[in-house]
Amino acid sequence: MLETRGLYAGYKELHILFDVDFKAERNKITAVVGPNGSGKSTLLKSIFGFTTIYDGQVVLEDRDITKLPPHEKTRLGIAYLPQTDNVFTELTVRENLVIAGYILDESEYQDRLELALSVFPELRDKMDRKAGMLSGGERQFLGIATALIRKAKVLMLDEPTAMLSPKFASQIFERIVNLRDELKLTIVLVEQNVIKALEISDNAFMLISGKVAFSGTARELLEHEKFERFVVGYTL
Ligand SMILES: Nc1ncnc2c1ncn2[C@@H]1O[C@H](COP(=O)(O)OP(=O)(O)OP(=O)(O)O)[C@@H](O)[C@H]1O
Repeated sequence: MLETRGLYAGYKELHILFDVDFKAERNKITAVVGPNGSGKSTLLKSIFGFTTIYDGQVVLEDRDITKLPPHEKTRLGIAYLPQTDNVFTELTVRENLVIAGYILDESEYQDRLELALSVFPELRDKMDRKAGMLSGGERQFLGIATALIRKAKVLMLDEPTAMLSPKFASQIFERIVNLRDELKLTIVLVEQNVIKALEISDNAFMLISGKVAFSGTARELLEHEKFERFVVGYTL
């Protein structure tokens, strides 16, 4: 389980998150929803080590990892895929995958590559294409594939369907479900597409102005009597 306990974080003197208790259970999809600017991305960045943490803890399987730098968190199996810039656009698909596996020996790399390509078979015939020439959806596939090569156990996805057509967005949602069910990954999903995200998620957190306004199951949030107001007006 990945958790934050009483987390206060932000950017230097700009405080964004206040007393956030967050939990991503193993082998579950946890949605993080909330209005623009409520701190969803900041939560992911704080877990990964890209913000200033004023107080509180980031905990992975009961180990305090608050102060570990991002590369150490990667080694522990946490992957953070930002909304953009999650692949090297000037490099080919193959080169992106090779770089992700640079610490693996050849046979381990081949095994991980096969696994990643079995989840995202559409990358197979695009191996020599520059990542920058892929469609937005394919680029997301590649980003997640590189995380699989790095042996990620926890995937933190920041708006993976942003700017995608509805067709590609539903493909991404389907693959996220596969990653949970077939590879048993733990997934944290920040999404603007709230209803779709909640439909595939097990648990949900809503942030408003940097504070947890709701935590429970995704179904509880979807069926909440104030859900319309949550989503439309984001008021409690
Ligand atoms: N690198 C940064 N430096 C300073 N302030 C930042 C930085 N990144 C984000 N912020 C500020 O932190 C606040 C929360 O932003 P954040 O991106 O976490 O919100 P969000 O809920 O993910 O929003 P959105 O849904 O629009 O992506 C915003 O006021 C934003 O301007």
